[in-house]
Amino acid sequence: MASSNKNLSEYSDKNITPISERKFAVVVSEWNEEVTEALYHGAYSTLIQHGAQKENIIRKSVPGSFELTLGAQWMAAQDDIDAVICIGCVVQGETKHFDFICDAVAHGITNVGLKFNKPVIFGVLTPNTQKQALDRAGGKHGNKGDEAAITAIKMLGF
Ligand SMILES: Nc1c(NC[C@H](O)[C@H](O)[C@H](O)CO)[nH]c(=O)[nH]c1=O
Ligand SMILES: CC(=O)[C@@H](O)COP(=O)(O)O
Repeated sequence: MASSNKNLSEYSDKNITPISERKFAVVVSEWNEEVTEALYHGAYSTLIQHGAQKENIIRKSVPGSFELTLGAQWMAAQDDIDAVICIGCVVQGETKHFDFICDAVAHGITNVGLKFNKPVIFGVLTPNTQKQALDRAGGKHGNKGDEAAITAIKMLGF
């Protein structure tokens, strides 16, 4: 279902598990900082809202979304981290660079989760325009950071 038909901040409360003792890493890309900061705050506030402790939310920054995979791996390798949330925004430009980054990050993040057998969440926007990104970072389509946090929580209740 396209985001235009589903608000990213709306979700069912099924499989919401207690997370007060859980530890989360949130890896945030610095590219498109206005968007990624909004996504981070959505994810952070959603984790807190559902009972996470501030000291159990570990934020790490990486230069761009392409580096999210390695950042996620470094955090997932830590035994005390229960889930990793990757936050990024890759905006279509004039060249095929967009395609390569998006493909690499999607596959890379997937593989980290499989390698370390823990939730590693793809909280990466891949819009065509800056407006589409802002619409999904707290705008009319909600906040993908909220969605990423809830996804991590639900996976921990699997
Ligand atoms: N154009 C965007 C990038 N590009 C940078 C790459 O992610 C990477 O840091 C670089 O290729 C060096 O490895 N990154 C984004 O997150 N968003 C973009 O729109
Ligand atoms: C996704 C990107 O790296 C992109 O923003 C770079 O822009 P361009 O393809 O015009 O070089």
